[in-house]
Amino acid sequence: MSTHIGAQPGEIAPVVLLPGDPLRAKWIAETYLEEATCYSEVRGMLGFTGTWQGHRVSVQGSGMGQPSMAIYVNELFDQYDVQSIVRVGSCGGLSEKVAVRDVIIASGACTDSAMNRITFEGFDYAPVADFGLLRAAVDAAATREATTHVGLIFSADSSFYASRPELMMRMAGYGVLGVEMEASALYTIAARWGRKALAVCTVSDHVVTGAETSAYERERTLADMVEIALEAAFSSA
Ligand SMILES: O=P(O)(O)O[C@H]1O[C@H](CO)[C@@H](O)[C@H]1O
Ligand SMILES: O=c1cc[nH]c(=O)[nH]1
Repeated sequence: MSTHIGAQPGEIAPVVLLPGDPLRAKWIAETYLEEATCYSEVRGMLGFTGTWQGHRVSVQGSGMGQPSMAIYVNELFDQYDVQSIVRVGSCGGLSEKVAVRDVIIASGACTDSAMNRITFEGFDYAPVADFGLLRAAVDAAATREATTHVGLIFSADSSFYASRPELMMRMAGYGVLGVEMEASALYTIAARWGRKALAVCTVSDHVVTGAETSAYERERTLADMVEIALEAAFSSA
């Protein structure tokens, strides 16, 4: 097992879905995977492996924020040889073009986090999705009823209870569709390891309109996002 994941070598599949919420990981495993087994309960950050349409796949909770997510993703790449990670997260709507329950496929992710600045000693790195996964997700979304957008998101350390919401609105003015807390560092870490990553997010609330979903809905009713992620992960392989 690694420091934060209680799986033995070989227990985690090469393709991993990565929700922030460990209970969403459980719901995904129970809803989509056959013969799912729980390989880790360390810190309650649940991880499962099973099969989807005959493909071996794992689902791992990552917690909230880039430092938490980075711990799980580094261990997945380094110690379990994971090849592709698709984040399946909730996000806030920033742009007036998006509404609650819409799906955003993140082509790239801006951030206010210091993680990339520390890595690049102040230079700005541009974290982008794996193009094959991105294209496959766009194709998968085209067959579904959910309204889907492709574009930039903002991975914020200061998203909740932000003291300067006008900065988020400035982001929206520059084409940023939504705000969450993990994709930017996920894309950067995947690039560092030469692996594939994509973030597919469902708009769970809207920062401007105030529309929102319940915690129960965020945990259990994000089916379009999960199905797009699964189809993308295995059609781009
Ligand atoms: O729903 P998840 O995947 O946790 O993602 C979003 O929700 C959390 C904040 O409520 C942050 O982790 C944010 O990125
Ligand atoms: O990080 C997040 C996630 C959902 N909604 C937000 O406003 N921010």
